[in-house]
Amino acid sequence: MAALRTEGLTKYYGETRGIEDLSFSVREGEVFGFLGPNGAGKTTTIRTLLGFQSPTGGSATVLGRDVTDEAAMIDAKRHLGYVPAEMGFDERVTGERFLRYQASLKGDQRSEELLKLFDPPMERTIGEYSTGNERKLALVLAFMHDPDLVIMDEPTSGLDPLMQERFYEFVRDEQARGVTFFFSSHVLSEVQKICDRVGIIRNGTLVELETVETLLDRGGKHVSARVSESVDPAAFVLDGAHDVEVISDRTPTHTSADGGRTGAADVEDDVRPGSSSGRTGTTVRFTYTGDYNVLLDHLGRYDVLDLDIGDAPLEDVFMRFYGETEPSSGGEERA
Ligand SMILES: Nc1ncnc2c1ncn2[C@@H]1O[C@H](COP(=O)(O)OP(=O)(O)OP(=O)(O)O)[C@@H](O)[C@H]1O
Repeated sequence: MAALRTEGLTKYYGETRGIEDLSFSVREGEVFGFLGPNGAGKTTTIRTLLGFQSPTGGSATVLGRDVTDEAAMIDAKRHLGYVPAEMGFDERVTGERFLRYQASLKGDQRSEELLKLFDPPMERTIGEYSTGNERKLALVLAFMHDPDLVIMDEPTSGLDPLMQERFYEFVRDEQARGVTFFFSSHVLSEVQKICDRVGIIRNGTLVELETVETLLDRGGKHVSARVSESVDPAAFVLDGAHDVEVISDRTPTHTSADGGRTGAADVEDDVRPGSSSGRTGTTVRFTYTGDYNVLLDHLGRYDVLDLDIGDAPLEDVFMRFYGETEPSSGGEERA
């Protein structure tokens, strides 16, 4: 059974489109990342999945329950954890008191362990909490009843890097125990680290649904080759080479494959810093999605001083889906 499934899920706020015709499912035990720019429809999806608002079209189930069935959703919530984007805590109560209140509503199987891990200041009133501390408390609350599925809206926003890492490790451990995750994020490195699959939403519709591995494969490789001779950028207009950049050690000019001057390097006639051989040369950088043998053949024509080939970051893949201009957060009107 899918932990979560949507079929043509649609939500309009009056004339404004929140989401349109979303169909996807999240398997049990999967970590699914939901990506999209501001106003794409992530929060709308999450709030509709939790039954906080009714869809205007399509359907969705969470842990097998129809999200529009109130009684079924109350039952589902015993097995469901939720980390909202904004907590909306009562600022006058202490963390401890709020936790006890939540425990009385939904049970508490593991707050002791979670408090040790995330360590929010429980004796302080929530009004005194920093954003990061609010988020830590939200994580304790989301997991204290040992849910099977956890839905999270930007779970790491406000957490310091150490706490973020602790959270990623926690998610991996929970996944190993069979917990399913569905969460929205802007942070591509975290998606790359912990997600099995990614859905990309833009203007309320799903534009991509893939494993992280496939997305990275499609993103190609970042190639940086330092060669001893000067290079004509046009020579690197190979099938599958994108954004070719040529940086000469001796000429303080970055040249793109279209011959355009794209910026000035801060190096005059010296060997560039980071040059491993001590010899002057030219660095060619590009993203490559073509045949590896063609690339190796081509590089073989040069005297290669240094070579670095690695996965293109998810950011590049993401940018290809979004293009140069991000849609505005103003939303779109029904046609
Ligand atoms: N309560 C509401 N009333 C009217 N329009 C809304 C409401 N909530 C969201 N919208 C609109 O629906 C669209 C999707 O918004 P949503 O908040 O779901 O995006 P998001 O992807 O979560 O964005 P962000 O990353 O900025 O949180 C936007 O155009 C937004 O203006």
